[in-house]
Order: sequence, then C-alpha cells, then structure tokens
Amino acid sequence: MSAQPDVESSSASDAHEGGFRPTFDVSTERGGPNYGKFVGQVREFMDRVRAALPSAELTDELLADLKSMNAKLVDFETDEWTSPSGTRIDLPARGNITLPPYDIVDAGPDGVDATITFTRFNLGGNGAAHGGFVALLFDDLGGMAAALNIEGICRTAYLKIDYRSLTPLNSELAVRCWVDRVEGRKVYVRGTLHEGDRLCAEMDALFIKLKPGQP
Ligand SMILES: CCCCCCCC(=O)SCCNC(=O)CCNC(=O)[C@H](O)C(C)(C)COP(=O)(O)OP(=O)(O)OC[C@H]1O[C@@H](n2cnc3c(N)ncnc32)[C@H](O)[C@@H]1OP(=O)(O)O
Repeated sequence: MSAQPDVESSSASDAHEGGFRPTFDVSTERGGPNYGKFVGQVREFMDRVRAALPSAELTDELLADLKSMNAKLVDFETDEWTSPSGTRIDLPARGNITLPPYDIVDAGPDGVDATITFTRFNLGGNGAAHGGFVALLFDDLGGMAAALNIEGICRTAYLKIDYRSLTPLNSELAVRCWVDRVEGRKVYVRGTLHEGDRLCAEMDALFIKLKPGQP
C-alpha cells in the first residue's frame, strides 16, 4: 500500500463527523503486531469453510474449537471506532473482515486505485465472484473516493452496478473509483473493475455529504 486516506484529523469535536464517525483515530498498533496475520487466518478459515466438506467428526471438533475461540473474544468487545477490524489502515481494507481485502495502490482527491483478489469465500456461482461482493467493494472504495474529494463524510444514496463480464476468483483485479461531479452535497462517483484489459463491472453511484451531526 502506498497511500491511504488521511482521516487522522477526524475527531469528536468535528461536528461534520456526525454519528457516522464521531471519532476515528487511525492506528497501526491496535491488536498488536500480529493482528494482520490474525485477520489473514480468519479470512483463510472462511475460504476453507466455503470450500470444505468436513466429516461429521471434524465438524464437531471445529465447532468446539470455535466455541472456545469465541469465548476468548467476549471480554474484548469494543466499539466500531476503536476496533482494529476497520481502523488498521496498514492492513488490506483497513483490517475490516467484512470487506474484501483490497490493497490501496493510490488514493487522493483524483480517485482511488486498488487491487483485489477474490477468493473462494467470495464465490457466487460456477467459479465467478458473487455480485454482492463486487458491490461491497465499490461501495467502500466509492465512498472513500467521495470522502477524499470533498474532504467530508458521505453516505451512499444509490449504488448501481453493471456486471459486464464474469468476475473471476484467484486473479488480481484492478479497481478504480473517481468523482465524476459534485453538485452541492451530491457527489457522483464512477468506478471500474478490470481483469487485465477486460472490464468486469462498472459502478455509477451517488454519495451525499452528511450535514453537521447527521448520522
Ligand atoms: C472510507 C469509508 C467509506 C465507507 C463507505 C460506506 C458507505 C455506506 O455504505 S453508507 C450505508 C448505506 N447508505 C445509507 O444507509 C444511507 C441511508 N439514507 C440516508 O441516510 C439519507 O437518505 C441520505 C443521507 C442518503 C440523504 O438524506 P438527506 O441528507 O436528508 O438528503 P436529501 O435532502 O434527502 O437529499 C439530498 C439530495 O440528494 C438527492 N438524493 C437523495 N437520495 C437520492 C437517491 N437515492 N437518488 C437520487 N437522488 C437522491 C435528493 O433528491 C436531494 O437532491 P437536491 O439537493 O437536488 O434536492
């Protein structure tokens, strides 16, 4: 990653943050130095679960292991603004396990360039990525492009995806999102997803700049 959005200045005292992001102190330390490896293992587990046909015995064994692991995390719950899963800007997709693990190549007011490799967890059907994951990718990176362009916090009003050709798994794809135009609080954002020269999907979205205090 060579660039990440600068959200360091966000604070609870900035009325424009509203309820959407009252405080968002970025961090590369929460969860410790191995947090990225931890998220990687979580992602690998989701891939393996999606791909596996476990024996009944293995299902029972893993069920017990998972219960044990979940119990360990119970006492460490925190809010969304301080969870490393979402605020670790040194990790793919800010360490947010909800998101496909994109890597930012470049990000600024002119747009956001990223790479993404969808894996088995992202399978839709017959070897292709699920369209919902493509939309999720565009929503997050489109929102980032809008926020960096207007230097404000936005929410998605609409998100239209045109699926132009199959989006493959296990192949590095290039995604780009940029602001097409701004009309008052309305930020129109476009996006593309390519495998090499082949266009997989396009995005046309509207993000609305939040008013002071708007959730
Ligand atoms: C870096 C991390 C990035 C993360 C990005 C993640 C983004 C998200 O996923 S956010 C979650 C999904 N989105 C939501 O939950 C939003 C739910 N909706 C809302 O909160 C509100 O409807 C909201 C904020 C979008 C707009 O409400 P509000 O602020 O009252 O604005 P409102 O006055 O209705 O509309 C403003 C303008 O936008 C237009 N507009 C609003 N929605 C739409 C729409 N769906 N289609 C077209 N135009 C619209 C209005 O017509 C109006 O236009 P004009 O100024 O010309 O009259």
